[in-house]
Amino acid sequence: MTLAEKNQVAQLENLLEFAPMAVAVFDTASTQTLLLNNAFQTLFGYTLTDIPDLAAWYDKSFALPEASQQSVSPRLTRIEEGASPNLPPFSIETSLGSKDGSVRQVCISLTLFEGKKFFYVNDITDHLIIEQRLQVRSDMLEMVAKSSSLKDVLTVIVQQVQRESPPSLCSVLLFDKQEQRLLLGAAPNLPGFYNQAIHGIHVGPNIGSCGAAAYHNQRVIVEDIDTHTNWQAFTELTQKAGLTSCWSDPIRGADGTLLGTFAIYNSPSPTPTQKDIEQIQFASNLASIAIENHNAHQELERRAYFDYLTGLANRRSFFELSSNLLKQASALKENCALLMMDVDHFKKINDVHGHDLGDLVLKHLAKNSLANLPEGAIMGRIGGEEFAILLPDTDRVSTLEVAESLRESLSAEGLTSYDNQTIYYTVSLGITFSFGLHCYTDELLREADTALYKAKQTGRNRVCMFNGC
Ligand SMILES: Nc1nc2c(ncn2[C@@H]2O[C@H](COP(=O)(O)OP(=O)(O)OP(=O)(O)O)[C@@H](O)[C@H]2O)c(=O)[nH]1
Repeated sequence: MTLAEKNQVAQLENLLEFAPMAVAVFDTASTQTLLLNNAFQTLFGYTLTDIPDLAAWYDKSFALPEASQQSVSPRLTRIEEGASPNLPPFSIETSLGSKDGSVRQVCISLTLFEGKKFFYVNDITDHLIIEQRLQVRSDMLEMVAKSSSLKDVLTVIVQQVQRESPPSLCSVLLFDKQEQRLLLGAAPNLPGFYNQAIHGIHVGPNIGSCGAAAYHNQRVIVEDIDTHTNWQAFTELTQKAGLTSCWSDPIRGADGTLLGTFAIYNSPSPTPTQKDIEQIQFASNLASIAIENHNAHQELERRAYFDYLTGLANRRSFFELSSNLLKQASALKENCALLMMDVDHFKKINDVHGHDLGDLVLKHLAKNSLANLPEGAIMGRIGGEEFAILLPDTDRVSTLEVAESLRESLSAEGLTSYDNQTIYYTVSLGITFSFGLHCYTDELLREADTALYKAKQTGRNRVCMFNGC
């Protein structure tokens, strides 16, 4: 080799050594490794000592469940066979394992040149992740638009994060504000017994990673579950489930309120990197859209059927429920009673104590009446301060007893106002019966209303029956 040729080879080696793409060069005859360039060593962590020849590289990098020898080797053999100095290199996409156990998605191409095999490895992991995330985002939005179940939508998000960083396992827990608990949203790959045990855990400063993340409304990183105090109470459970680490991020709504938590268990790196944080944020943001949409939907449904102030059935749903009950009762020839209840001098209560206290009276009446009604009774708010109650399968005596006990308990109890005063109020009731006949709700309501009018006319704070009952 002339000096000029030697210089050319050295220049070529230098070019390959510092090329931005990972390059591995093997001797075709001996299969010995000639070069693993800088980019290759940085990407996979392997040096010449780890990969002395082609077989060692295949063993180390291709022995993944995702890229088993069976599927990749024949394709590599094919590209080796097809490779020629005269043909453009053709490539395959696959997963390759790194020395630290992480998995990279790559595009490999091969050229043969002067008795050497040149493998060019292009790392497309980040590119694929972005593509997958865009796909997941659009799938998720489509599912939300089609009103898929919240569990299904959250499962799509969880599976994307798990796909991005094997062998991690993820869960979404939903915040139950009233009970201050976390309920299972989606955790498709965590063991069933673990999910069962976690469903309903309390929110608290030292409760696992999720209970604590929800309590502090900030990310909680537990690198070693076995030794962390937050997890002491769950050691038996986490060991049985094979869980070693858990990062949990609060999922917040657009206005910052807590909606739930997103947890990543057994992440490949013990502490989250910037990329991991971006990943958690991506998942939390998508989960937040899904949960907020679900909550808004439920709230709309609730408003369609229930009275916003008292939580009782509203006029429309009282009519629906009572019509069904009246139909069933007439088929069985059972007697139903319909009661109308109205707060006495409610205008005066509002005028003297204010509208807010008036509202409090209505809530108090609803809550206490429900507690005193027999099983199977239906109660609804059908007007401002007017309530209707349907008692199935009843008779005159027991209905009177129910009505009198409602009237007495409400007037006796009184309620505590915002400024700690005890306010007393009374109610009047009118009653009518279906006598096992086929009756419509509105006709029974008219009769009960007539009886109620009589109760008002004859002094209020009393119960009256419709004529002939
Ligand atoms: N605080 C409050 N008041 C309401 C609500 N809906 C209706 N009202 C009030 O209820 C009052 C009903 O007054 P009236 O129909 O004159 O009856 P009343 O004062 O109870 O008198 P009697 O029924 O004859 O004993 C009105 O002042 C309404 O403004 C509500 O949701 N909250």
